[in-house]
Amino acid sequence: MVQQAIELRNVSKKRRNRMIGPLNLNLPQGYITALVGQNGSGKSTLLHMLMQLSFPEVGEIRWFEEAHGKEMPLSLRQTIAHVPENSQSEENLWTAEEAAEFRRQWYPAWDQKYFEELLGKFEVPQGARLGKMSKGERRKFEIAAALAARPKLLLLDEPSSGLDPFAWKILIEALRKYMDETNATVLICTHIIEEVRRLADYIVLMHHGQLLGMAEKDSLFGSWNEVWVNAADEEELQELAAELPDALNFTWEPSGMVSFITQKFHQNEKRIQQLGVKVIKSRALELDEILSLWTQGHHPILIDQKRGD
Ligand SMILES: Nc1ncnc2c1ncn2[C@@H]1O[C@H](COP(=O)(O)OP(=O)(O)OP(=O)(O)O)[C@@H](O)[C@H]1O
Repeated sequence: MVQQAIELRNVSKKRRNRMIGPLNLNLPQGYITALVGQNGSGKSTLLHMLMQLSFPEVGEIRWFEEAHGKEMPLSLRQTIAHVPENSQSEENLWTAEEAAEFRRQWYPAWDQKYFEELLGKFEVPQGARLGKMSKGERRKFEIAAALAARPKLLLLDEPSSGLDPFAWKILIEALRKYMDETNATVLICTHIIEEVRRLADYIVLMHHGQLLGMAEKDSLFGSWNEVWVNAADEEELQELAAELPDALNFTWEPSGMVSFITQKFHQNEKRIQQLGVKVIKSRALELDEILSLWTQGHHPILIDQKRGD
Protein backbone atom coordinates (compact mmCIF):
# COMPACT_ATOMS: atom_id res chain seq x y z
CA MET A 1 0.00 0.00 0.00
CA VAL A 2 1.27 3.50 -0.85
CA GLN A 3 2.29 5.41 2.25
CA GLN A 4 0.78 8.85 2.59
CA ALA A 5 3.24 11.67 3.23
CA ILE A 6 0.44 14.10 4.03
CA GLU A 7 -3.21 13.70 4.84
CA LEU A 8 -5.69 16.48 5.36
CA ARG A 9 -8.92 15.42 6.98
CA ASN A 10 -11.68 18.02 6.84
CA VAL A 11 -9.18 20.80 7.46
CA SER A 12 -10.62 24.32 7.59
CA LYS A 13 -8.87 27.61 8.20
CA LYS A 14 -10.45 31.03 8.52
CA ARG A 15 -8.74 33.72 6.49
CA ARG A 16 -10.13 37.22 7.07
CA ASN A 17 -13.75 36.95 5.98
CA ARG A 18 -13.43 33.72 4.04
CA MET A 19 -13.06 30.08 4.95
CA ILE A 20 -10.43 27.86 3.34
CA GLY A 21 -11.69 24.27 3.31
CA PRO A 22 -12.91 21.83 4.33
CA LEU A 23 -9.85 20.32 2.69
CA ASN A 24 -9.37 16.59 2.20
CA LEU A 25 -6.21 15.39 0.55
CA ASN A 26 -3.84 12.43 0.50
CA LEU A 27 -0.36 13.08 -0.86
CA PRO A 28 1.40 9.84 -1.76
CA GLN A 29 4.98 9.51 -0.62
CA GLY A 30 7.71 9.62 -3.24
CA TYR A 31 5.98 11.79 -5.84
CA ILE A 32 5.83 15.39 -6.98
CA THR A 33 2.39 16.93 -6.69
CA ALA A 34 1.69 20.32 -8.25
CA LEU A 35 -0.79 22.48 -6.37
CA VAL A 36 -2.36 24.83 -8.88
CA GLY A 37 -5.08 27.44 -8.69
CA GLN A 38 -5.82 31.11 -9.08
CA ASN A 39 -4.32 33.84 -6.89
CA GLY A 40 -5.84 33.81 -3.44
CA SER A 41 -7.28 30.31 -3.76
CA GLY A 42 -5.46 29.19 -0.57
CA LYS A 43 -2.34 27.36 -1.78
CA SER A 44 0.16 29.18 0.46
CA THR A 45 -2.22 28.86 3.39
CA LEU A 46 -2.19 25.11 2.90
CA LEU A 47 1.62 25.03 2.83
CA HIS A 48 1.78 27.17 5.98
CA MET A 49 -0.43 24.67 7.78
CA LEU A 50 1.84 21.83 6.66
CA MET A 51 4.76 23.72 8.25
CA GLN A 52 2.67 24.54 11.35
CA LEU A 53 3.28 28.22 10.66
CA SER A 54 -0.48 28.48 11.05
CA PHE A 55 -3.09 26.05 12.32
CA PRO A 56 -6.48 24.88 11.14
CA GLU A 57 -9.53 25.74 13.22
CA VAL A 58 -11.11 22.41 12.30
CA GLY A 59 -9.85 19.02 11.10
CA GLU A 60 -6.65 17.07 11.30
CA ILE A 61 -3.35 17.06 9.42
CA ARG A 62 -1.21 13.93 9.39
CA TRP A 63 2.45 13.80 8.43
CA PHE A 64 3.68 10.35 7.44
CA GLU A 65 0.54 8.85 8.94
CA GLU A 66 0.75 10.67 12.28
CA ALA A 67 -1.07 13.73 13.64
CA HIS A 68 0.85 16.19 15.80
CA GLY A 69 -1.61 18.69 17.27
CA LYS A 70 0.08 22.00 18.07
CA GLU A 71 3.71 20.94 17.74
CA MET A 72 5.30 18.40 15.49
CA PRO A 73 8.36 16.64 16.92
CA LEU A 74 11.75 18.14 16.13
CA SER A 75 12.82 14.93 14.40
CA LEU A 76 9.99 15.38 11.88
CA ARG A 77 10.47 19.13 11.46
CA GLN A 78 14.11 18.49 10.59
CA THR A 79 13.03 16.39 7.61
CA ILE A 80 10.79 19.06 6.07
CA ALA A 81 12.07 21.94 3.98
CA HIS A 82 9.99 24.88 2.84
CA VAL A 83 10.73 27.52 0.24
CA PRO A 84 8.14 30.16 1.15
CA GLU A 85 6.68 32.66 -1.27
CA ASN A 86 8.62 35.44 0.47
CA SER A 87 12.02 34.81 2.00
CA GLN A 88 12.39 35.21 5.73
CA SER A 89 13.93 38.53 6.75
CA GLU A 90 15.80 37.06 9.80
CA GLU A 91 18.54 35.83 7.48
CA ASN A 92 18.89 39.13 5.58
CA LEU A 93 22.18 40.13 7.22
CA TRP A 94 23.84 36.80 6.56
CA THR A 95 25.70 35.63 3.50
CA ALA A 96 24.67 32.37 1.86
CA GLU A 97 27.61 30.66 3.58
CA GLU A 98 26.63 32.00 7.03
CA ALA A 99 23.00 31.03 6.56
CA ALA A 100 24.13 27.56 5.50
CA GLU A 101 26.22 27.33 8.67
CA PHE A 102 23.07 27.93 10.71
CA ARG A 103 20.89 25.55 8.70
CA ARG A 104 23.54 22.86 8.96
CA GLN A 105 23.02 22.83 12.75
CA TRP A 106 19.29 22.47 12.25
CA TYR A 107 19.13 19.79 9.56
CA PRO A 108 20.99 16.56 10.50
CA ALA A 109 20.97 15.37 6.88
CA TRP A 110 22.48 18.65 5.57
CA ASP A 111 24.80 17.98 2.62
CA GLN A 112 27.35 20.81 2.43
CA LYS A 113 29.02 19.52 -0.73
CA TYR A 114 25.68 19.35 -2.50
CA PHE A 115 24.81 22.86 -1.25
CA GLU A 116 28.05 24.28 -2.63
CA GLU A 117 27.53 22.42 -5.90
CA LEU A 118 24.04 23.92 -6.28
CA LEU A 119 25.24 27.44 -5.35
CA GLY A 120 27.94 27.07 -8.01
CA LYS A 121 25.49 25.89 -10.66
CA PHE A 122 23.10 28.71 -9.83
CA GLU A 123 25.99 31.21 -9.69
CA VAL A 124 24.78 32.67 -6.40
CA PRO A 125 27.14 35.55 -5.53
CA GLN A 126 29.59 34.62 -2.81
CA GLY A 127 30.02 36.86 0.20
CA ALA A 128 26.89 38.90 -0.54
CA ARG A 129 24.31 39.43 2.17
CA LEU A 130 21.04 37.63 1.44
CA GLY A 131 19.07 40.86 2.01
CA LYS A 132 21.09 42.60 -0.70
CA MET A 133 20.67 39.90 -3.32
CA SER A 134 18.36 40.28 -6.29
CA LYS A 135 15.04 38.46 -6.04
CA GLY A 136 16.26 35.69 -8.35
CA GLU A 137 19.62 35.29 -6.58
CA ARG A 138 17.88 35.00 -3.22
CA ARG A 139 15.46 32.46 -4.67
CA LYS A 140 18.37 30.37 -5.91
CA PHE A 141 19.92 30.38 -2.46
CA GLU A 142 16.59 29.32 -0.90
CA ILE A 143 16.19 26.45 -3.36
CA ALA A 144 19.80 25.27 -2.89
CA ALA A 145 19.43 25.41 0.90
CA ALA A 146 16.11 23.54 0.83
CA LEU A 147 17.57 20.74 -1.28
CA ALA A 148 20.82 20.60 0.70
CA ALA A 149 18.75 19.77 3.79
CA ARG A 150 17.94 16.48 1.97
CA PRO A 151 14.30 16.69 3.13
CA LYS A 152 11.78 13.87 3.12
CA LEU A 153 9.09 16.44 2.43
CA LEU A 154 9.82 19.49 0.32
CA LEU A 155 7.27 22.30 0.13
CA LEU A 156 7.93 24.78 -2.66
CA ASP A 157 5.84 27.93 -3.00
CA GLU A 158 6.30 29.27 -6.53
CA PRO A 159 10.02 28.42 -6.47
CA SER A 160 10.71 29.73 -9.96
CA SER A 161 9.29 33.17 -9.30
CA GLY A 162 12.08 35.57 -10.35
CA LEU A 163 14.34 32.92 -11.89
CA ASP A 164 15.84 33.49 -15.32
CA PRO A 165 15.34 30.69 -17.89
CA PHE A 166 18.83 29.23 -17.26
CA ALA A 167 18.28 29.06 -13.51
CA TRP A 168 14.80 27.63 -14.09
CA LYS A 169 16.31 24.77 -16.10
CA ILE A 170 18.81 24.08 -13.32
CA LEU A 171 15.94 24.01 -10.82
CA ILE A 172 13.99 21.49 -12.91
CA GLU A 173 17.05 19.28 -13.37
CA ALA A 174 18.00 19.48 -9.70
CA LEU A 175 14.51 18.49 -8.59
CA ARG A 176 14.33 15.59 -11.01
CA LYS A 177 17.73 14.33 -9.90
CA TYR A 178 16.74 14.67 -6.26
CA MET A 179 13.61 12.63 -6.91
CA ASP A 180 15.64 9.94 -8.69
CA GLU A 181 18.00 9.64 -5.74
CA THR A 182 15.50 9.76 -2.87
CA ASN A 183 11.99 8.76 -1.90
CA ALA A 184 11.13 12.37 -1.14
CA THR A 185 7.69 13.89 -1.49
CA VAL A 186 7.39 17.30 -3.10
CA LEU A 187 4.43 19.64 -3.05
CA ILE A 188 4.96 22.55 -5.39
CA CYS A 189 2.66 25.57 -5.81
CA THR A 190 3.07 26.92 -9.27
CA HIS A 191 1.43 28.99 -11.98
CA ILE A 192 3.91 27.80 -14.62
CA ILE A 193 2.34 25.24 -16.91
CA GLU A 194 5.71 24.04 -18.20
CA GLU A 195 6.82 23.37 -14.63
CA VAL A 196 3.76 21.18 -14.09
CA ARG A 197 4.37 19.42 -17.38
CA ARG A 198 8.02 18.67 -16.60
CA LEU A 199 7.82 17.87 -12.93
CA ALA A 200 4.46 16.79 -11.63
CA ASP A 201 3.23 13.24 -11.16
CA TYR A 202 -0.05 14.49 -9.77
CA ILE A 203 -1.99 17.73 -10.01
CA VAL A 204 -4.24 19.11 -7.31
CA LEU A 205 -6.51 22.00 -8.17
CA MET A 206 -7.52 24.57 -5.58
CA HIS A 207 -10.31 27.03 -6.29
CA HIS A 208 -11.85 29.62 -3.96
CA GLY A 209 -10.52 27.85 -0.87
CA GLN A 210 -11.65 24.38 -1.94
CA LEU A 211 -9.69 21.43 -3.30
CA LEU A 212 -11.39 20.29 -6.50
CA GLY A 213 -9.53 16.99 -6.59
CA MET A 214 -6.34 15.28 -7.63
CA ALA A 215 -5.57 13.92 -11.08
CA GLU A 216 -2.65 12.06 -12.60
CA LYS A 217 -0.69 14.44 -14.79
CA ASP A 218 -0.40 11.95 -17.63
CA SER A 219 -4.12 11.35 -17.73
CA LEU A 220 -4.84 15.08 -17.54
CA PHE A 221 -2.72 16.20 -20.47
CA GLY A 222 -4.54 15.15 -23.59
CA SER A 223 -7.77 14.44 -21.71
CA TRP A 224 -9.71 17.08 -23.65
CA ASN A 225 -9.67 17.80 -27.36
CA GLU A 226 -11.06 20.54 -29.52
CA VAL A 227 -12.46 18.94 -32.67
CA TRP A 228 -13.54 20.39 -36.00
CA VAL A 229 -15.99 18.43 -38.15
CA ASN A 230 -18.01 18.89 -41.32
CA ALA A 231 -21.69 18.55 -40.36
CA ALA A 232 -24.29 18.72 -43.13
CA ASP A 233 -26.97 20.55 -41.18
CA GLU A 234 -28.43 21.27 -37.76
CA GLU A 235 -30.06 17.83 -37.64
CA GLU A 236 -26.73 16.06 -38.10
CA LEU A 237 -25.24 18.29 -35.44
CA GLN A 238 -28.02 17.31 -33.01
CA GLU A 239 -27.31 13.62 -33.73
CA LEU A 240 -23.63 14.21 -33.03
CA ALA A 241 -24.39 16.02 -29.75
CA ALA A 242 -26.66 13.16 -28.69
CA GLU A 243 -23.89 10.67 -29.44
CA LEU A 244 -21.40 12.69 -27.35
CA PRO A 245 -23.34 13.73 -24.23
CA ASP A 246 -20.22 15.08 -22.50
CA ALA A 247 -19.13 17.29 -25.41
CA LEU A 248 -19.39 21.07 -25.00
CA ASN A 249 -19.40 24.36 -26.89
CA PHE A 250 -20.77 23.20 -30.25
CA THR A 251 -20.17 26.15 -32.55
CA TRP A 252 -20.83 26.72 -36.24
CA GLU A 253 -17.75 28.47 -37.52
CA PRO A 254 -17.73 30.96 -40.45
CA SER A 255 -15.85 28.31 -42.46
CA GLY A 256 -18.92 26.06 -42.26
CA MET A 257 -17.19 23.63 -39.92
CA VAL A 258 -18.52 22.80 -36.48
CA SER A 259 -16.14 22.89 -33.55
CA PHE A 260 -16.67 21.40 -30.11
CA ILE A 261 -14.64 20.16 -27.17
CA THR A 262 -14.82 16.67 -25.78
CA GLN A 263 -13.10 14.23 -23.46
CA LYS A 264 -12.06 10.77 -24.69
CA PHE A 265 -12.03 11.98 -28.29
CA HIS A 266 -9.92 9.14 -29.62
CA GLN A 267 -12.27 6.53 -28.14
CA ASN A 268 -15.23 8.35 -29.73
CA GLU A 269 -13.71 9.15 -33.11
CA LYS A 270 -15.07 6.00 -34.76
CA ARG A 271 -18.60 6.66 -33.48
CA ILE A 272 -18.44 10.18 -34.88
CA GLN A 273 -17.41 8.86 -38.28
CA GLN A 274 -20.17 6.21 -38.22
CA LEU A 275 -22.67 9.07 -38.10
CA GLY A 276 -21.27 10.19 -41.44
CA VAL A 277 -19.61 13.22 -39.87
CA LYS A 278 -16.12 13.90 -41.17
CA VAL A 279 -13.48 14.88 -38.64
CA ILE A 280 -11.33 17.61 -40.20
CA LYS A 281 -8.84 18.23 -37.42
CA SER A 282 -8.38 18.14 -33.66
CA ARG A 283 -6.04 19.52 -31.04
CA ALA A 284 -5.36 18.60 -27.43
CA LEU A 285 -6.41 21.36 -25.04
CA GLU A 286 -3.63 23.08 -23.11
CA LEU A 287 -3.39 22.60 -19.36
CA ASP A 288 -4.71 26.09 -18.61
CA GLU A 289 -7.80 25.34 -20.69
CA ILE A 290 -8.25 21.98 -18.93
CA LEU A 291 -7.94 23.65 -15.52
CA SER A 292 -10.45 26.29 -16.51
CA LEU A 293 -12.96 23.58 -17.51
CA TRP A 294 -12.22 21.79 -14.24
CA THR A 295 -13.06 24.91 -12.20
CA GLN A 296 -16.34 25.09 -14.14
CA GLY A 297 -17.25 21.60 -12.96
CA HIS A 298 -16.00 19.57 -15.95
CA HIS A 299 -13.48 17.60 -13.99
CA PRO A 300 -11.09 14.99 -15.40
CA ILE A 301 -10.72 11.45 -14.07
CA LEU A 302 -9.91 12.03 -10.40
CA ILE A 303 -7.98 9.93 -7.94
CA ASP A 304 -10.15 8.61 -5.13
CA GLN A 305 -9.15 10.52 -2.00
CA LYS A 306 -11.15 8.37 0.39
CA ARG A 307 -9.08 6.20 2.71
CA GLY A 308 -9.98 2.66 3.51
CA ASP A 309 -9.32 3.04 7.25
N1 LIG B 1 -1.93 36.14 6.97
C1 LIG B 1 -3.15 36.23 6.45
N2 LIG B 1 -4.17 36.70 7.19
C2 LIG B 1 -5.39 36.78 6.69
N3 LIG B 1 -5.72 36.43 5.45
C3 LIG B 1 -4.75 35.97 4.66
C4 LIG B 1 -3.42 35.83 5.11
N4 LIG B 1 -2.67 35.33 4.10
C5 LIG B 1 -3.50 35.15 3.08
N5 LIG B 1 -4.74 35.54 3.39
C6 LIG B 1 -5.94 35.47 2.53
O1 LIG B 1 -6.24 34.08 2.37
C7 LIG B 1 -6.62 33.81 1.02
C8 LIG B 1 -5.70 32.74 0.46
O2 LIG B 1 -4.39 33.28 0.33
P1 LIG B 1 -3.15 32.39 -0.12
O3 LIG B 1 -1.92 33.25 0.03
O4 LIG B 1 -3.19 31.11 0.62
O5 LIG B 1 -3.50 32.14 -1.66
P2 LIG B 1 -2.58 31.54 -2.84
O6 LIG B 1 -3.44 30.53 -3.52
O7 LIG B 1 -1.28 31.10 -2.31
O8 LIG B 1 -2.42 32.81 -3.77
P3 LIG B 1 -1.22 33.24 -4.79
O9 LIG B 1 -1.33 32.35 -6.00
O10 LIG B 1 -1.59 34.66 -5.10
O11 LIG B 1 0.07 33.12 -4.05
C9 LIG B 1 -6.57 35.15 0.28
O12 LIG B 1 -7.88 35.64 0.20
C10 LIG B 1 -5.68 36.01 1.13
O13 LIG B 1 -6.07 37.36 1.04
